[in-house]
Amino acid sequence: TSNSTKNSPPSPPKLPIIGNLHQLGSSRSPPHLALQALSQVHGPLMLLHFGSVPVLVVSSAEGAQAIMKTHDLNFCSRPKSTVFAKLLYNSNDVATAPYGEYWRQVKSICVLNLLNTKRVRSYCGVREEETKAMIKQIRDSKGVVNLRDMLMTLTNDVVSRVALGKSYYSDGGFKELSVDHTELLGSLYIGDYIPWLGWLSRVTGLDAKLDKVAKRFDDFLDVVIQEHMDNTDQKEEDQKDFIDVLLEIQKENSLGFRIDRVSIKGVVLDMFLAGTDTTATLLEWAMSEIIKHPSVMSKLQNEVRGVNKAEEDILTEDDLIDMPYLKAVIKETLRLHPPLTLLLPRISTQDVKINGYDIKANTQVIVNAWHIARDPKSYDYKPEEFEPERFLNANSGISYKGNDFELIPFGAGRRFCPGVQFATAVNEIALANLVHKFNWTLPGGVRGEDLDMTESSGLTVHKDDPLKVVAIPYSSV
Ligand code: HEM
Repeated sequence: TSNSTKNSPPSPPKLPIIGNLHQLGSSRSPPHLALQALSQVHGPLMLLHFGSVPVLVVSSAEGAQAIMKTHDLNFCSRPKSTVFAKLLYNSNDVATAPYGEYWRQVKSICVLNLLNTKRVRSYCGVREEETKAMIKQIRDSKGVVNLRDMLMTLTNDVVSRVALGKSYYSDGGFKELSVDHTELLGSLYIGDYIPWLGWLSRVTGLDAKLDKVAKRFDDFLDVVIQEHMDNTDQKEEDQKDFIDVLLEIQKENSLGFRIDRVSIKGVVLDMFLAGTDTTATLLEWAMSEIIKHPSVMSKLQNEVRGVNKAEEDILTEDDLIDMPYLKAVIKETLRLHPPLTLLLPRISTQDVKINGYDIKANTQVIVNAWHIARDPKSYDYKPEEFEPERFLNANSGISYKGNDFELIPFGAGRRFCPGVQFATAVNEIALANLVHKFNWTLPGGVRGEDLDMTESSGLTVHKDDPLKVVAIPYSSV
């Protein structure tokens, strides 16, 4: 079936039954690259079909603005997905809940109670301690370091302590569970696009895997919540973790609506899914780019090493306030390597006209944020190159807070990421200390400029090969 009209956006030719699914890339060419290539032929607004589902692909800053600002209300719901439903409490979380009263309530809890400026600041001690632990671990490991592993441990330990009260990452299989969960989130559930092929997910074992991982995570969260309920110790406001805050909201019914246990688990699960892999991936890309660009490395080291510290002391968050180059390096990494290259999918709720094209209700929308940030129309100066200076000069006015559509790694509009401050705080302290405490080389005498930057497929786009490095301790005093 097709719901194209004569006024629909341009579409590449499609095959019977699968539509354009075969054009979505391969392990060698992830979807954001395949969609970029298609949009260069068919334009910045194009209509694809994934099986029977119409999908609008947006590849320009103007198009993104039309979707996430001008018509945000029409496009701020999420499509139904069996994978999300199975893994995320039937989408009773924040990130995948359809637009409506439930989403408004849980999103407001995230924005106002869990991820507000004051609470994010209150976790400064956790970030500093975990960064210090990472630096020590790197210093203690002789030889080649798998930096991806170190960064995944850092972000999971931070989120785990903040959300659950203590670090579970390295305990009893939680790491494997978390990795399986994140990987499964990116799986293609063919029955969502070609309903009569739904049985394939049973035969391939995908259904069973989803159910098993969801159950294990649910059992784990039940235990942690019960421990919190059994613990009657009074905690100071700045000692509370997310489960403490959520249980308090539930008990006091203070927001004028009830949240139940499923909602608490859904919200907490989102913090792991949205806040660990994304941040670790961003940091791995940042380190890869600066190792590849020695001049950026030395400028950044000059800036952060302006603060003297004894070997055992790390740079604290107070030390980072006046570090414009550090912030420009992070912004440039978010530009070239947005961890969620295609953001999270949206769906239209009503028929609407965009740039003269008719977009029907129930059209899914993918915004290629990766492509937009490399588009010469967005950045006229060497858009494909890693040049943090652009954000100190010509493009200094551009921010990633959802108002400048040429840089939308955290999305925009009603669905904007509520974790941006949390992520920025982790990114800054981790990166500053990594370059402050060590000089970096690649193993086997490989030159920085030869580092392979091939991208992986998946919901979060990593460097395909984990970054392996040799860290040479540096002391500024
Ligand atoms: C570098 C790190 C991160 C990146 C690149 C990122 C990116 C994104 C993007 C692209 C979206 C979808 C926005 C849209 O649809 O317009 C999103 C949503 C979300 N993010 Fe983040 N995020 C990051 C870190 C975090 C952290 C640390 C947390 C929480 C601790 C978090 C929590 C969420 C939640 C709850 C949503 C769902 C919002 C909604 O649907 O209304 N994120 N994020």
